[in-house]
Amino acid sequence: DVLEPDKQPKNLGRGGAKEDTNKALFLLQKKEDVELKLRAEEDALEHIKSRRDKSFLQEKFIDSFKGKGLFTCESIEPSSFVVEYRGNIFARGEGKHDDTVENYIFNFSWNRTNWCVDASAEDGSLGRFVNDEQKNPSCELKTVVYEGKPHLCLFALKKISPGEEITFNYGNRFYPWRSEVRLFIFPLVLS
Ligand SMILES: C[S@@+](CC[C@H](N)C(=O)[O-])C[C@H]1O[C@@H](n2cnc3c(N)ncnc32)[C@H](O)[C@@H]1O
Repeated sequence: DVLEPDKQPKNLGRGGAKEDTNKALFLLQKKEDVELKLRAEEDALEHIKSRRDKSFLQEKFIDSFKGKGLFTCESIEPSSFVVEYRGNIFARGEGKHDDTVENYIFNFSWNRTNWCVDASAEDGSLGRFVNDEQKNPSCELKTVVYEGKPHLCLFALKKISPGEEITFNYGNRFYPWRSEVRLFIFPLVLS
C-alpha cells in the first residue's frame, strides 16, 4: 500500500498554496500603493494649477521661538497630497548651493541644476508656514513637475490627526533652531 518515494504525489500542499496567496496579496498591496500615489500626484497637480490650498489647513501661532506653523483640522490619510510649498520658482544655474538661511527661501537640486522656491510673498499661500521637523516629520517633500518647473509638494508619511502640525524634514544642512542650546532672556524665555 505504501508508494515508493518517486511515485509519491508532488508536495503541492498547504505550504505552496499559502506562498502563492501571500505573493498575490503582496502584489495587490503594491498595486494599491501605486494607485494611491498616482491619485495623490494628480491631486497635487490640480492644486498646483489652481493655486489653491486644502480648506482644512490652518496657520496658527505656536510660540516666539517657532513663530507660526501649519495645522490640519481634519484627518489626513497616509500618502495623500497635503500642501505645496508655493512661491516663485527659479533655476539658480549650475553654481554652488546658496547656504544662507532665509526664512522663506528653499534651495534644492533638481535635474542636476540648483533651484530655489522663494515663498516670502505674503500671498495667502499656506505652504510657507510649514516648519522643520528632523526626527518625526508628518510629511515628505517631493517634486511634482508642471510646465517644466519643479513644484515642491508635501505628502503625508503617516495618518495625520486633526489638530496635528504639518511638518517636514528641511534636509541635512545646519539649521540654527536644531541646536539644543536655548536662549533664556529674563523674563522672556525664547525656547
Ligand atoms: C518656511 S518658514 C516656516 C513658518 C515660520 N515659522 C513662520 O512663522 O512664518 C521657515 C522658518 O520658520 C522657522 N522654523 C522652522 N522650523 C522650525 C523649528 N523646528 N523650530 C524653530 N523654528 C523653526 C525658522 O525661522 C525658519 O527660517
